[in-house]
Amino acid sequence: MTLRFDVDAVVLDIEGTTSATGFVVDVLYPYSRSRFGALLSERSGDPAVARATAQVRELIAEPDADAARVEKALNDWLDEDRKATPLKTLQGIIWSEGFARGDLVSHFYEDVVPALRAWHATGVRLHVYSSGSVAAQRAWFRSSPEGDLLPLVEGLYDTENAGPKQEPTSYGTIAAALGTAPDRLLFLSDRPGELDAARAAGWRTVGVRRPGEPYYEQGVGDHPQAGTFDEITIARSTT
Ligand SMILES: CSCCC(=O)C(=O)COP(=O)(O)O
Ligand SMILES: [Mg+2]
Repeated sequence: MTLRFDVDAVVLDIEGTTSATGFVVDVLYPYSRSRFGALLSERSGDPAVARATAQVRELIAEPDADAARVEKALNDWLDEDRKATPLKTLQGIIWSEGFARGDLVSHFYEDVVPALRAWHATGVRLHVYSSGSVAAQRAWFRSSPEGDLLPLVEGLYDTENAGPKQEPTSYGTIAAALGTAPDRLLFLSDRPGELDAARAAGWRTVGVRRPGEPYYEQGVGDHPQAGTFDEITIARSTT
């Protein structure tokens, strides 16, 4: 079945939607886990590292936590797959350097890049809203197996600049930043809680259900659903 939408912009979740959760967990998570220690001890003066470290101490309610304790908290969150903002900030620093060095190449499901190119060609604006930090998102799109996809994407939003993904206010923040009416925005995600929040903010939604992804069995509730991006047609009326 084809889903048809007349919208001005599409906002994309990454993990589970454009890209495989398995790739993130099996490739990116170990890459960051093995580098947290060096980042925390050797670059504690870097303002972004210092700020994220302070946020970790606040979240674990241990203001005096040393680098080893902070590293343990990060690794515990990785084990739980808890998408805490400072974890994502520090991962973003490590991953973006890994992508720039050529250690990492991102992953996109095969239906995604052709669809993004086709939607972009119709004049629909593409944005990303992911728990992965903006730095990570930028590197992810820049270092795809099909080359630099960043020119397709206009705006990047994360839990730092927009807020938690399961809160309707975050979607209000993004709509205001884009200067677009909520009902002209379409959010694609694999997580029902995120889709519910976007819909509560007045957005259009599609739940993307891909076999093998963590939310596949649970489903996406009563949101329109697609198995691939091929099943979604985006048009943009100019009137
Ligand atoms: C390039 S972002 C890497 C994936 C990641 O760390 C993440 O948390 C993605 O979560 P999403 O909100 O895109 O499901
Ligand atoms: Mg997701």
